[in-house]
Amino acid sequence: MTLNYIAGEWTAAADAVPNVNPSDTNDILGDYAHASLLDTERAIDAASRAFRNWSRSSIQTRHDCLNAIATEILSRKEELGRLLSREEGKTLPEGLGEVARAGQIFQFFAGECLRLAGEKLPSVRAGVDVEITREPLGVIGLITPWNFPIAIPAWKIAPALAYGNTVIFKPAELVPGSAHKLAEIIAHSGIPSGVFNLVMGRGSIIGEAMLKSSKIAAISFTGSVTTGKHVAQACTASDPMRKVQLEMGGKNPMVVLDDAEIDVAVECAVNSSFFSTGQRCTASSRLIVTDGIRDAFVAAMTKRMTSLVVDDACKAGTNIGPVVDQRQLDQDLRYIRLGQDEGARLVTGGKLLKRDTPGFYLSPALFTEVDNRMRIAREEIFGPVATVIRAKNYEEALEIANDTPFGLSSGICTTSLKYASHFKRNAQAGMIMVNLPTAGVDYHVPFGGRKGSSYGPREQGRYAAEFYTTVKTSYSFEEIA
Ligand SMILES: NC(=O)C1=CN([C@@H]2O[C@H](COP(=O)(O)OP(=O)(O)OC[C@H]3O[C@@H](n4cnc5c(N)ncnc54)[C@H](OP(=O)(O)O)[C@@H]3O)[C@@H](O)[C@H]2O)C=CC1
Ligand SMILES: O=C(O)CCC(=O)C(=O)O
Repeated sequence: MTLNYIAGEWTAAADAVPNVNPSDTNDILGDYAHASLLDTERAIDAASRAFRNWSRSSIQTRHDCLNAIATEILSRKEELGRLLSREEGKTLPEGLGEVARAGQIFQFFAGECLRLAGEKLPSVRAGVDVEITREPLGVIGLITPWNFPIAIPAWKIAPALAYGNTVIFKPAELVPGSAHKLAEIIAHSGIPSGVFNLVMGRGSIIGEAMLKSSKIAAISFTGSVTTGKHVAQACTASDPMRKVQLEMGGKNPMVVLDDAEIDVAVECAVNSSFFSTGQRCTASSRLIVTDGIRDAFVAAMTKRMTSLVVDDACKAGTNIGPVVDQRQLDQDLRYIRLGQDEGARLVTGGKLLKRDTPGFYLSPALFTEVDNRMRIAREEIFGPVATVIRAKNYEEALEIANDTPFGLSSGICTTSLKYASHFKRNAQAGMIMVNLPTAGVDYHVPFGGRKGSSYGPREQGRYAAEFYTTVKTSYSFEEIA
């Protein structure tokens, strides 16, 4: 059985659950410890005690730890990528890509340790100096989802540590394997005891304990809107209120205009809607297509979709792995039935598939005759299900694209500079993609959205400092000779 990592020790837990491969439910990756309330409290205490020294450690020390983590992740990419694909179900190239991204994120934040800067300014008062500095917050609770088992933890853990905070990391229950490996790597990077703690198990137990603890200064969360709102309420209801950062769902549009290169549009749509089994908050599930290209686009999409191989995530040649588990598969199937009940036309896919091994295989689904008011066009499905929505022209397409409770990512396929520029200025989302998939972002620039998708400061890149530090303004008076 694997263990939790608390106060610098690998700690046994009373409970453990099997980690099941969604490509082959007979394949159990191992039994993973479930932390108890007491374990969680011990981890929080340890992180709290470790904060004083870590927050005062030299930036060289922090750089060296993060750099060691990055180097080891990158050197073990094959092993970690295979494990990730086995436990989450994204294809092996996607798994390997995600591990590389995690390594690069640690590399980036190792560099950020050395680039921490403040400002020294003149005051409006004679003889007074003003300094603006950034300080760490304290213990940070990190609650992560299952769909990016190593990259999302990396983009929360790395900045938290880089800026001098200590960490309680609670991964999603479905993907403890990648979290455990990451913790092993962090544990022997030179990070002092208590600075980083891994507590695996249920959100309803560990997550709740983190939300209740007054020793946790801030929570960074990625997951569903429902849980996100609950996290935010708990953070603002506590005394004192705690800082909170939420990354939640998306219902991301991809506009395809008459003048688009059809091959580019189809590849962007297939990638956005179906890769990683549609289980990305940046996935596009609303393809908003103008009248002149609509029929050709649907025909080309349908043809391209029949060539997509849905199979075991680790098999060579697989384009789309399984859905992550039975619960998510049931949700996908419920929405597919709902779409039909709402009057949309299922052009292709949406069927359970049998493969050599028992797994959660679903063929990618494409709906047409979709109205943007339908529930399948408004609610996040989080599966390989895309809808095609007609628009008369660019103006109407933009209006439909913005007509959503979410605002994470928004894409357009066009050869027109005029429309591309207008879309970049007027699409209501945190990330805009022109002739690119809505998903698949760089690791060194801000990530996040608007409206129901995100709350609080951005993640990733230099902007991560806004969440993981607090700003101090110091005034000093020196008598002028
Ligand atoms: N925006 C995104 O990136 C993601 C969106 N989703 C959306 O959410 C839906 C459901 O997925 P699900 O995994 O259940 O998402 P959740 O929001 O429930 O899970 C995200 C994280 O929050 C934890 N959590 C759950 N309950 C609590 C709680 N009361 N207090 C603190 N933490 C808690 C989970 O723990 P645990 O799972 O271990 O119990 C997990 O680590 C998906 O179908 C999809 O629509 C899901 C994942 C990512
Ligand atoms: O699209 C990406 O690269 C990142 C997506 C993501 O972070 C998510 O789905 O939670």
